[in-house]
Amino acid sequence: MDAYVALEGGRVVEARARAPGRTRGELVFTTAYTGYEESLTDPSYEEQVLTFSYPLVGNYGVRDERLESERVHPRAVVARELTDDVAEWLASEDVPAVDHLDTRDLVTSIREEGAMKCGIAAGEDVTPEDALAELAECKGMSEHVDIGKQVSVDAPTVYNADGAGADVALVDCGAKGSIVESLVERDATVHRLPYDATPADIEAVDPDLLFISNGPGDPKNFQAAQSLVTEFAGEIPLAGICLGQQVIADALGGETEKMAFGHRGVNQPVRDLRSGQVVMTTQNHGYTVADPGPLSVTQVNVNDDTPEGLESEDLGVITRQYHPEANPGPHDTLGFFDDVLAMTDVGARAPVVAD
Ligand SMILES: NC(=O)CC[C@H](N)C(=O)O
Repeated sequence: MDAYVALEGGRVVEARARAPGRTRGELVFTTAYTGYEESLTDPSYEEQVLTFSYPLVGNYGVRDERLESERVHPRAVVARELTDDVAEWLASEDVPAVDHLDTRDLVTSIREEGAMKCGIAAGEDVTPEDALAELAECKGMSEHVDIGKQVSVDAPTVYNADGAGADVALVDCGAKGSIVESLVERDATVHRLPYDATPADIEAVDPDLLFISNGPGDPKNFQAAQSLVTEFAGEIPLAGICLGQQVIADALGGETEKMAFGHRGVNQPVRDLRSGQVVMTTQNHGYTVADPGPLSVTQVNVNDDTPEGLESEDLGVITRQYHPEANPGPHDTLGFFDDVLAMTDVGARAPVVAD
């Protein structure tokens, strides 16, 4: 064996190196059995080490058009078996990867003990001590206080400038490409702004909708975005996905907290409390809203009752904890984008999906 995974508490697991390197991060797992390219390029995984519970990852190759951002975000990847396609991609991105270990045992440990710090050493001549040395340097997620800077655009970027639909100010806290696409498909003009955009930056755009994106880490580390919510709530309709829901709830007087091991997968059941309907959703989060403040909980997770949708008609707010836009799906909840655009004066436009 030429790789080691050191777990918080000191246990070291042997593995096979598939992409070399040494690194550290918060060890989490996803139960997704499809969408590995999308997960690996989801900026919300920044500073984490992603374990796939599904035993074979990479069986349909790697295609650029499926990527959610310009690079791989988890610091390392752990799986039972990685195909050569994925291993070579991760090696080319300098992201260490390991396989041939008992991921069922690893996932059970994370479920019992919670998401934990880990250190990884993979490649020729590495030792268990190398992995332990990485573990010793590992920070907790909430300690990455400026994580937004690592994942956001540096300067404003405009998509579909001539769109006939709403002008959306998308605060990029680590936004997935699919969020931009879902808005552009509805002919919105998307003004993608850095995570630390100021109220003056928003006023310069004069948007019909303020949209806080998904993103990595602790929502309390996105104070600039929280200030925008406080400043514009009640004046501009507000929408948020995942970290966006957490930032909006926290800013409006609610509270967020860390979950034990979070929700990561593509078949998380969500119940809409008004219709009683249950839909399947894609999720990736380790924090949750503990107190929604002035917002009403409109959707809950069927497994643990955590809030999946928050709304306020008075303030003009609709948020989701899951990822309605997630590719390759399920797409049961894409109507979220129509609902948030319907809050604007311009209104929603029927989606046009490019070939
Ligand atoms: N996908 C996301 O936006 C994740 C939100 C937040 N970083 C969490 O882990 O809960």
